[in-house]
Amino acid sequence: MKTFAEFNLEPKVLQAITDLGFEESTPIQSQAIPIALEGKDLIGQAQTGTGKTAAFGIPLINKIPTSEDRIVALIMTPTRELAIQVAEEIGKLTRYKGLRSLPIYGGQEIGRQIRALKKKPQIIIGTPGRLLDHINRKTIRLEDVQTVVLDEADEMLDMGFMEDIQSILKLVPAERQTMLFSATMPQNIQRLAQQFLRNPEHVSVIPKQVTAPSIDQAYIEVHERQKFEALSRLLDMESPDLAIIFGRTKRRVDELSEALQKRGYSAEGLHGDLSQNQRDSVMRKFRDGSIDVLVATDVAARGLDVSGVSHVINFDLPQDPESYVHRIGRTGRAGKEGKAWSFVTPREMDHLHFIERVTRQRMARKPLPSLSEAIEGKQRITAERLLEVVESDDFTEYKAISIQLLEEYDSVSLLAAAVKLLTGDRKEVTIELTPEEPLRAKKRKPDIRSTGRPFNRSSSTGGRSGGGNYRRDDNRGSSANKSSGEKSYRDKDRSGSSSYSSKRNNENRSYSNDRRSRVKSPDNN
Ligand SMILES: Nc1ncnc2c1ncn2[C@@H]1O[C@H](COP(=O)(O)OP(=O)(O)OP(=O)(O)O)[C@@H](O)[C@H]1O
Ligand SMILES: [Mg+2]
Repeated sequence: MKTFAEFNLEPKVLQAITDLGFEESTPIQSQAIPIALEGKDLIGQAQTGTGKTAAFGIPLINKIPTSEDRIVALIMTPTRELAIQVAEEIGKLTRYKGLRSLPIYGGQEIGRQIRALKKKPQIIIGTPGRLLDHINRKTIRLEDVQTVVLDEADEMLDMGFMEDIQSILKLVPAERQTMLFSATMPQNIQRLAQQFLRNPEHVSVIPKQVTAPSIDQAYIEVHERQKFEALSRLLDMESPDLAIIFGRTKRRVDELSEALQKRGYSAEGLHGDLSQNQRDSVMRKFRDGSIDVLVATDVAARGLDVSGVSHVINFDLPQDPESYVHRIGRTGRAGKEGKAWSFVTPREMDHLHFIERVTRQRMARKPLPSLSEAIEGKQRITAERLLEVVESDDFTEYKAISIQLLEEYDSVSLLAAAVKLLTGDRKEVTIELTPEEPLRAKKRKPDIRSTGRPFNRSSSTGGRSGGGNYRRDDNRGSSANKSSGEKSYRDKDRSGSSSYSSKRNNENRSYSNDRRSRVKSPDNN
């Protein structure tokens, strides 16, 4: 893989990359950056967690002169969370160059954004709806824009942003560079590309294996009513650094995060019904480690990049293999290791095998963690905390009392009592969750090899409408309301996967895109 020094970047940009700790470029970066630096239009396709943001961010930043005081670059993302995240990464990359970038998304007070726009940012990262709002108010002008990026383009189209994106792109001067990143290349993306990109180069890094090899995947067969106990034990046994737990519905997420809190875990929920402030605050807490369990619907499965997520737990199996790949892709990012656990009710075993077939990856069957494994796990953590204090050598004022205690009791008893106290008992509160209906396997044979694509979209749609028990948690209902700019995020599936140790494979997947029918269907909440 290429080092970043080989790209002939400005020293200030290179320095920022070094500060971020990037040593080598990822495959999508080493292919896309040289093309983008030449100013060519680009279509990029690569798996989750492989650095697509920097792939467009670096060349974009490199070409903007510091003296610039107009909006010259526009990045569109499907969700607010992604706008914020991309803005943060862009912010880090411009640290030395000192460019100004600004996220613009629905849900945030518009006055505040207008004030921030007066500081003359050169780079805007926004969701299409709110961007249009500003364009109509003339608080954002696009006539000087030279670079446009569409991040997660397929997702934006799935969310019903096509018209918004078209209206926006028509306002940008034709003389510009356009980069489009998408996990899949359905026909509507190809049409969009034909309409708005000029002789684009295709860069695609799609591995044979859809899920990342750095993710250790396992499942536990468990009855619906035992799930919470299983989760509690699993969390104790594994003691994740940071964990994301996926639930099927908003209600599930609410109940689950509350139940976890009652048991003494530091957990919070994230789903599309929360206010923007709540969502921001949950994400902030999860990023800075003040909570270590994020319970979420599929909204968190898309693009979000939180370092240190060691575990993904599917409390409920996802409907689609694509969702599965995206959910577990929140761990094992940037070449790191991660663990993915899935709970499967006996009636869902077929569905699990279906996911295994599509992802071409077996999950290891694991027994329900025993109480003693859970206790051991917790004790191990206490012991680690204890040893950290011992090594810090910062407990002189506790020595006198310790010596005094040791005159009366033996050291093992004293230490055991201290460990017990520190470990604390899980609060024995009774937890009752509203049961979710089991998912049913669909009658279809995904044949990845023959179609050359990992997921069989058309049958996935057909199967879904058949499954009357299928409930989805998202904001699709609101996506019909185009002018609001409040499409927020959606839990949607998509193919792709993780880790950049995977081999390159330049096949260009293009599949029929009947996802649209799902998007519009009102049955999903
Ligand atoms: N060359 C690199 N070396 C090491 N880490 C990197 C490199 N490039 C990016 N990263 C880090 O990898 C992580 C994933 O990057 P990013 O969020 O851009 O992935 P993505 O391809 O957009 O994933 P998704 O499909 O989930 O949106 C980020 O934390 C990023 O800082
Ligand atoms: Mg991304």
